[in-house]
Amino acid sequence: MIPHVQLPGHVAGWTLKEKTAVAAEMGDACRHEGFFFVHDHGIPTDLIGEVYSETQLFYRLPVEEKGKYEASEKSQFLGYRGLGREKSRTHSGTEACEQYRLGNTTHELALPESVDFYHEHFPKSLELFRHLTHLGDGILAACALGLGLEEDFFKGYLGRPLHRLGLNYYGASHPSDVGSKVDYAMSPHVDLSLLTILDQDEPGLDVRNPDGTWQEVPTVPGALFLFLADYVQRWSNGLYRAAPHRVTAVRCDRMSIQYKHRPDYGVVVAPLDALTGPADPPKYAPLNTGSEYVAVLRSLLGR
Ligand SMILES: O=C(O)CCC(=O)C(=O)O
Ligand SMILES: [Fe+2]
Repeated sequence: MIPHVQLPGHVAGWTLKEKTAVAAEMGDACRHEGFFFVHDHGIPTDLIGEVYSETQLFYRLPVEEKGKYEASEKSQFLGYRGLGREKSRTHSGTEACEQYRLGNTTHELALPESVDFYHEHFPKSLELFRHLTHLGDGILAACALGLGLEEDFFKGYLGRPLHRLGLNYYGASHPSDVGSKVDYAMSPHVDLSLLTILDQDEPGLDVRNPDGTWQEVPTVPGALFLFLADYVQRWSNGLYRAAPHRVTAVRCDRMSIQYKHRPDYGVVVAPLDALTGPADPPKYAPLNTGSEYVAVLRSLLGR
């Protein structure tokens, strides 16, 4: 069973009282599953439809046109990852989908000549990105409250946040396991983010339950799917669970939108003193959101 959480409408209007209520509503799911549907988020459904439309238009472009936007270290990994471009973290093949990333850049790394260039096909996606950034901030404030911290606890780590919006396309004609024998289109992983907010136009996403079994995530009209990721699990010393997930081999064309709510470049994430002690020693090593992110992206996209 996937938990369902009612939100009090669009995040722009949430008071401390409402954030506290959200923290209470989602607390069990954060501690146990690490994933849940959110309802009444107030983000217009039409906008999500428009994002799918512009995503589809982009993926229909000729390969050489899409290739102009190729994601690389020079683009701070914004842009296009063609079929067969992203290596799997778990097998010797590549992920069986095309991907695109929009988002912010950091001055800590070489800047792309024009960020707008990477965003030019996606005006509606950028609009959605802004809504999801606010929703991510609201959910994170609720997470802080749920962990017994101040609502602004994480704010100091999100001054110039490197949030990402991913737009994935899994074609029914794409091999399910480019160069490998596995039966999924995206290998099991935990996201390198605080939390991820996802929408899919067709089922295909699986999440791993605390008992190790996998369950399919259905499409629920009007609801968004939310899961916690590495940084929240690490900061909370495992009090809140990061949800491993994967995408199964698709039977029909499928698109997904995943928004990854991330801190600044170069933040060190380690179990918080307030949540560790002699009885609860740190379960996770410190992780740097700059160098480790770049290292992972380099290994996934390296030639
Ligand atoms: O396509 C999906 O549903 C999930 C994609 C995903 O997990 C990711 O891009 O991190
Ligand atoms: Fe993911």
